Parts: sequence; C-alpha cells; structure tokens
Amino acid sequence: MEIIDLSNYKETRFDTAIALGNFDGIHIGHQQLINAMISKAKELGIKSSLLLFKNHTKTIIDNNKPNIITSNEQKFKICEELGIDIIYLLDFDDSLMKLSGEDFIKNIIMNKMNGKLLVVGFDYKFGYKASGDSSYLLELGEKYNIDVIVLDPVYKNNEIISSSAIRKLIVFGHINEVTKMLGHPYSILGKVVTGKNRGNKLGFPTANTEPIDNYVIPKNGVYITNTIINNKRYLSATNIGFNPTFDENILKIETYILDFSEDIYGQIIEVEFIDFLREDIKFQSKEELINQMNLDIEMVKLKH
Ligand SMILES: Cc1cc2nc3c(=O)[nH]c(=O)nc-3n(C[C@H](O)[C@H](O)[C@H](O)COP(=O)(O)O)c2cc1C
Ligand SMILES: Nc1ncnc2c1ncn2[C@@H]1O[C@H](COP(=O)(O)OP(=O)(O)O)[C@@H](O)[C@H]1O
Repeated sequence: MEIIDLSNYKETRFDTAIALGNFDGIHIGHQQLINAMISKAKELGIKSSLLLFKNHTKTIIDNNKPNIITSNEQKFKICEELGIDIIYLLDFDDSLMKLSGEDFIKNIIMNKMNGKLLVVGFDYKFGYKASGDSSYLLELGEKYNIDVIVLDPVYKNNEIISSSAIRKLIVFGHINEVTKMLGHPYSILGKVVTGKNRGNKLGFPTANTEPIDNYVIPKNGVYITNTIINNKRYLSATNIGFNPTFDENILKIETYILDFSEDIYGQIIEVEFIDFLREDIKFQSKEELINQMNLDIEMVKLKH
C-alpha cells in the first residue's frame, strides 16, 4: 500500500477508484464499502484507493476537536489489511472547506487523483456546507463521466451501524457490542508516561498511557484488554478512572500487563479493549484494593 500526500502531488501514473468518507472506526459498514470499491477497481483494472483528511473536517468547520475511534495511523493499518492500493491524504483547510461540490470533483477527484470510480455510503455529504449529497454526486458523475456507486446502510440488530452509534457504545462501556460493530477490537494508542510510582509497591505495576489522539474514552472501570508492545500482544487488565481509593483527580488509563516486566516508559503502546469487567471502586484500604486486583487478574485469565 502506498500513502500519497496530495498537498504537493498529482496522480499521473494511473486511474483510480476512490472510496470517500471519514471512515472513523472503519466499522463493518465501512469495510463492506471498501471491499465493494476494491472488487470494482479490480474488475476495471484500476487502482483502489481511499481519500482521507489529515485532520478531522470538524476541526476547521466549527473549531471543534471531535472524539475519534481510530487515528489515521490505525486506519492505514486496517486499510493495508483490507488490500487497498493507495491512501490519499489531503489537508482539510479553509480553501478546501469552501470548494463547491463540483469544484471538489474537478480540482481534487479528477485533476489530482485521476478518479474514474467513486464509492460512497448512502449518507455521504460533500462540498461547501455539506451541500452535496449522493444524488448530486450521481449527477456530477454523469456530467464528468465518472462511475458513482452509492451503497445502502449496513444493519446490526435493526440498527444502522454508524461511527456515532459506536462512540456512544464505547462511552457506555458496551465493549462486546463495539467489537461486533467494528469487526475488530476498539483500541487506543498511547504513550507510556510516569504515574505516582504506586503500582510497583502494590505488586501491580501499571503502564499509564497518554492517548496520542483525541480518542473516545470508555467509561470508568476495569477492562480485560490486550496490549501490543513492539508488535507483540500481551494479555492485560486496564483501569480507567481517578484512582478513587487514593482520592486523585486526574483521569488515568493504566494497564497491568500479565507476564511482563520490562521498562516501557516513553514507548507507544496499543491497548485493545476486549471486555468490561467491573466498575471502579473506592476501597477503604490498600489491602482491599490489592485483593480485588488479584481477583481481577484471575478473571482476566479465565474470560479472555
Ligand atoms: C486491574 C486494576 C484494577 C484497578 N481497580 C481500581 C479500583 O477499583 N479502585 C481504585 O481506586 N484504583 C484501581 N486501580 C488503580 C490503582 O489504584 C493504581 O493502579 C495505583 O494507584 C497505581 O497508580 P500509579 O500508576 O500512579 O502508580 C486498578 C488498577 C488495575 C491495574
Ligand atoms: N507487568 C507490567 N505492567 C505494566 N507496566 C510494567 C510491567 N512491568 C514493568 N512495567 C513498567 O513499570 C511502569 C509502571 O510502574 P509503576 O510503579 O506503576 O509506576 P508509574 O506510577 O510511573 O506508572 C510501567 O510504565 C512500565 O514501564
């Protein structure tokens, strides 16, 4: 897979099929759309691609940094696994925001990417103030001789699978549902930072992580997780909360990694959420907390 930054680039080597959208989470609906785009691209003998914005469109439109499910780095990895040929990256800036739908198709899709086929979801919106919808895209496709495929929504339990539905499920800690809708575990990439140095003394050192992006944070509690360090996956238990036993006031995401004893301060690790175990509790003593943590680890071993 090739990653191409379109800020100072123009595709002149080949024609492309392009999936358009935000693709936050790359959930099973997104995956179906991407797979449809890849098979059609193969049929036509052109390259399969995805257009992503380097920054979320909302950061420019209303100065709002929305919570995300997947960072761009994670999207690249999933796209590579799906078999996409190219990821195009575009800065979403003021001038791009103000492009009309028609100019977006002419200036970006045609002139910069040699787009011959566009695949979008039923609710795709484009152009200044999201004025263009899928039927307008079909019209423009006719006008400029670009194939356009609009796909129907994908349902799970009578509900449309959407990034916003998944964000809510994450916030409520419904991890099983999240995994079913995503088709892969929800995971947070974070840098290991120092904490209060209490973990080791309790017999449970924890890697405290500072998320690398503005992720949706699951509700406070203890989770069965997998932690990926240097491409190796370890079973782990993650606590999200304010350490109520110690009356702290900073939200921490901290992970005890089973069968592990390395110093990983400063490293970027990935924590995959597998299941919710229990609520965060204020214990009366350190000993009670340690007893409960031992039980948690037993549960992690049993349930994973
Ligand atoms: C599996 C697990 C469960 C935890 N559960 C709780 C809890 O219920 N209540 C609480 O106050 N802290 C809980 N903690 C957090 C500990 O208080 C925390 O790891 C300890 O204070 C170490 O903090 P430090 O990383 O700043 O040194 C839990 C930690 C782990 C790894
Ligand atoms: N099994 C383990 N799980 C998590 N971190 C571990 C483990 N073994 C060693 N470590 C290291 O120990 C650090 C955590 O120790 P801890 O006493 O909890 O200190 P801190 O309060 O700085 O997090 C981690 O950041 C990591 O570098």
